[in-house]
Amino acid sequence: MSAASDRIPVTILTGFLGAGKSTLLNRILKDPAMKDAAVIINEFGDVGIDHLLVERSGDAIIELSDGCLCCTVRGELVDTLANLMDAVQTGRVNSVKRVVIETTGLADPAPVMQAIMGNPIIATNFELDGVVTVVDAVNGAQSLDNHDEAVKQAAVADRLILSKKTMASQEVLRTLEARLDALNPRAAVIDADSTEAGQVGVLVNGLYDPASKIADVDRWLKDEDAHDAHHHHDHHHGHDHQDPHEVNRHDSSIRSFSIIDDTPIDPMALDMFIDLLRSAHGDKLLRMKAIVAVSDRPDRPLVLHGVQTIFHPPSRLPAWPDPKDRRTRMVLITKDLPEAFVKDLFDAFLGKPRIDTPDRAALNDNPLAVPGMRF
Ligand SMILES: Nc1nc2c(ncn2[C@@H]2O[C@H](COP(=O)(O)OP(=O)(O)OP(=O)(O)O)[C@@H](O)[C@H]2O)c(=O)[nH]1
Repeated sequence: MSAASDRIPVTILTGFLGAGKSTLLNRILKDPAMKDAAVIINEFGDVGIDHLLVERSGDAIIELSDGCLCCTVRGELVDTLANLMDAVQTGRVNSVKRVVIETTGLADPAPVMQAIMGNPIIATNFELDGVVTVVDAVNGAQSLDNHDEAVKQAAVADRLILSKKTMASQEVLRTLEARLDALNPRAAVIDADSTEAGQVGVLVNGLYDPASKIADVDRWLKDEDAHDAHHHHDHHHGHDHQDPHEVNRHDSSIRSFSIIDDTPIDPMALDMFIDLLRSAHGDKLLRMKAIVAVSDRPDRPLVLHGVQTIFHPPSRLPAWPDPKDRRTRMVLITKDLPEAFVKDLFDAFLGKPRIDTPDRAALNDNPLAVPGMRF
């Protein structure tokens, strides 16, 4: 198992058609800290012009063609990353400190994330650092209304970059911001015109600070306590005057929530919990990130990162980032998978079932039968 900090971080830059991905990438590429970055751009359609729009030239920009990254090109992405690793190891490329993948506007981000996590060779050398999604202030709401992919792109993001703000009315902007907050309360929302949006830091979402290699859980899990209030909110706030189903046709069933627990979990029970979540409910699991206290080595937390059925090989941190806080913390982004269901499931594997939920043995006998829940 290679330590999480040895792998090359990969950031996925996504956002709906015309949202401003290339414009943002061009700005970030001017940051001197991007010197050792490789950029992979997925083209879509007959005329590939995206690479012309990325102003920097050189070996480090790689294009994928003929299809959308999330479907046909997924194998090509794995090959490209493998070739990149080979080029680094054989000295054909000096060093690569970071990879940025710009997806097409129509891409479902999940398969792209899975391509990095799910292939054993790729996952040894690369780790998914995070997802940065550009949302267009003028057309964003319409994209969210009409395209599931746009909703997913926003829901799984670590950071949301709001572009074209000056072109949108205050009311449109406020409604969109409220909607993004309901859909993804943990993602920081950054103005595309800000200095911050144009710097490499905007691509850094991973567990490690690349400079210090010190784990920064608060950033990774997006400051749990500060956001606690959010997931008790009515998720349709801001739309009271309209039918919420009309407004949020796709996003109403997407939830972001956290599980926090003091008790270290038995590693076998954790395995079973994750296996059950993946196998029975993977299609509803848009993203999961966690730092877990495990009973065999409570001093060395386990890091989990998964998308649907695919998880990164788990890695152990050398120590807790904050020795005073050894709580298990998980963040889940789900679609049609309620918070209470996942919490009860985790409690069952922790060995503290509640009266109205089955215990671990019963779950192992019949993992799909959870009283009170139908899927
Ligand atoms: N005013 C304004 N225009 C922007 C901003 N970001 C992008 N644009 C414009 O929006 C258009 C699309 O920007 P791109 O960067 O090509 O968008 P993209 O997401 O890469 O587009 P696709 O690759 O086609 O999906 C261009 O005309 C940009 O100049 C912004 O923050 N403000």
